[in-house]
Amino acid sequence: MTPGRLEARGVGKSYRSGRGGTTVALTDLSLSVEDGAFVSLVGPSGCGKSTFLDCVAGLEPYDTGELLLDGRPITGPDPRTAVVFQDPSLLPWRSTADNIAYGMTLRRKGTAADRARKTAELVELVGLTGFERHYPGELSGGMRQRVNLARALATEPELLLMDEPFGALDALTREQLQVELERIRLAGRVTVLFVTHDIEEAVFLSDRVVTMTGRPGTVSSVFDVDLPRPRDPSVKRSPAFTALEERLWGRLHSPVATR
Ligand SMILES: Nc1ncnc2c1ncn2[C@@H]1O[C@H](COP(=O)(O)OP(=O)(O)OP(=O)(O)O)[C@@H](O)[C@H]1O
Repeated sequence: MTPGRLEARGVGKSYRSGRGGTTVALTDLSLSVEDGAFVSLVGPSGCGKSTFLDCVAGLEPYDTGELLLDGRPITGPDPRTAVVFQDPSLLPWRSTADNIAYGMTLRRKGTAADRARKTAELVELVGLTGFERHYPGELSGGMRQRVNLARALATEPELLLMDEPFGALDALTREQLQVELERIRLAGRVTVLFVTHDIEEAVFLSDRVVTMTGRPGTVSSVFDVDLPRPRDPSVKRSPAFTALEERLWGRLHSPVATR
């Protein structure tokens, strides 16, 4: 995987509501995510995090500003980008292996043998060895999200967009998946933009955490996370970690951030 570089310059986005009104979701949002970086977006509910991610994914058009992936404007869904949502929405009639391979098959990536080899590698990478032939209904929520992650990685994206991917999981599974994502990313080098409500999760995973204001959302501040990698959950109890968490919490609860 070659990591991609994302650049947002003054992005604005409004929705038209059913009753003829307009909701301004984003205003003048600028940020850059350099090749191979892991950047999290945190902010109050409804501030436009998912909207921004959808615009970057090319799933929603934006009204103003520029969104560039490797210097080229994002005008729609792009094969260089993969998205992981909170709901894995796997194909229920396909096994773990077939769900993972599905995107590769659709895009006719490599030969059938190449795809089988890649699928086996990914099954191992996300810790699902032994569950290759299980169907989604036979997997736990955490396992389904692992399949979802492997499915996204199978397309060898430059940019991985993750919208609250672990939000529906219990605390223990969530932590396990955070550790796995840290490991997977270090093994594969992909640029990640990650949306979460969870400050601890954002600090644990990120090189940088970007806080957003209340709606209409824009960047309120950027925090560098200088904790060494690979990170182990025990880092969450370190003074450097908790100090950063507190600064972020303070920022998100300041009058400017909530507006
Ligand atoms: N498809 C849509 N049509 C109309 N309005 C929308 C649409 N999607 C989002 N909005 C509005 O845009 C604003 C931003 O929503 P968005 O889901 O991006 O926020 P968020 O920060 O991801 O929220 P949360 O943290 O609660 O998931 C909200 O006011 C929401 O009502």
